[in-house]
Amino acid sequence: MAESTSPRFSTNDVTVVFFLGGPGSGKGTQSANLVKDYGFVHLSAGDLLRAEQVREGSQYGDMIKTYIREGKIVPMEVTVALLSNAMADSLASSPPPAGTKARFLIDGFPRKLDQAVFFEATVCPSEVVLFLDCPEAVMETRLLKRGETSGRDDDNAESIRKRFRTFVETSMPVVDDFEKKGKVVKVQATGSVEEVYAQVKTGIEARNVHPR
Ligand SMILES: Nc1ncnc2c1ncn2[C@@H]1O[C@H](COP(=O)(O)OP(=O)(O)O)[C@@H](O)[C@H]1O
Ligand SMILES: O=c1ccn([C@@H]2O[C@H](COP(=O)(O)OP(=O)(O)O)[C@@H](O)[C@H]2O)c(=O)[nH]1
Repeated sequence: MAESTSPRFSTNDVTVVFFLGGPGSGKGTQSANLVKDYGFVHLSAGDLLRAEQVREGSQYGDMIKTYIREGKIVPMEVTVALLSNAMADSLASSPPPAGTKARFLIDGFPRKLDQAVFFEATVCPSEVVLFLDCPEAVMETRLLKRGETSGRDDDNAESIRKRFRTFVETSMPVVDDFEKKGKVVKVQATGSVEEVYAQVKTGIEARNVHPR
């Protein structure tokens, strides 16, 4: 049998929570609350990709731009390397309080089964998967509104349609797989920001993640 590599970070030192949900379901918004109350370090895969896209000297800029506009999933090696390095940077520059584990909220990732398997094998297994459940009509309204000010290439009707398709076909199977493993905390995302957050808190505290 091939020798398996061990993950870069141990679950003895680090707690990883994946934050999933369709485009516009409210992951970024709720992440800010979770950072404030639970001491999470927030890593948005999409933000990291957008930063890499415009980074001087990046060999991936054009490729990332095309994938994002088309609502497709960027090849996982790129995204996983960005996440893994961001975790290492955070641990080096702002380590968690003595005797506590660092908490990472990984927002918008994994969006494809192979990414989930690769990340958990090489970077760190996840503890909990938080899932915002939201109907497309609600997400579409939110994204079109966000598009008025976000400056994002993909907050337009055509890209939104493509992102929804990718979410249903490629990303929901990841949620379903984690669900089978009993890792998913599912929250209805249609209420107000405060209502959704109240449910998020209840859900993660039931999984033993408490304020810090
Ligand atoms: N519960 C909510 N009710 C109404 N609008 C919301 C809610 N949560 C987020 N929004 C808005 O919807 C848009 C998408 O939310 P965001 O957090 O950026 O989603 P995601 O990170 O999942 O794409 C943003 O403009 C945000 O202000
Ligand atoms: O692991 C990831 C996360 C994001 N993306 C790309 O980044 C886009 C925007 O993702 P983000 O999470 O920022 O936004 P959301 O669609 O959830 O609003 C996606 O449509 C994908 O093209 C990707 O390729 N891999």
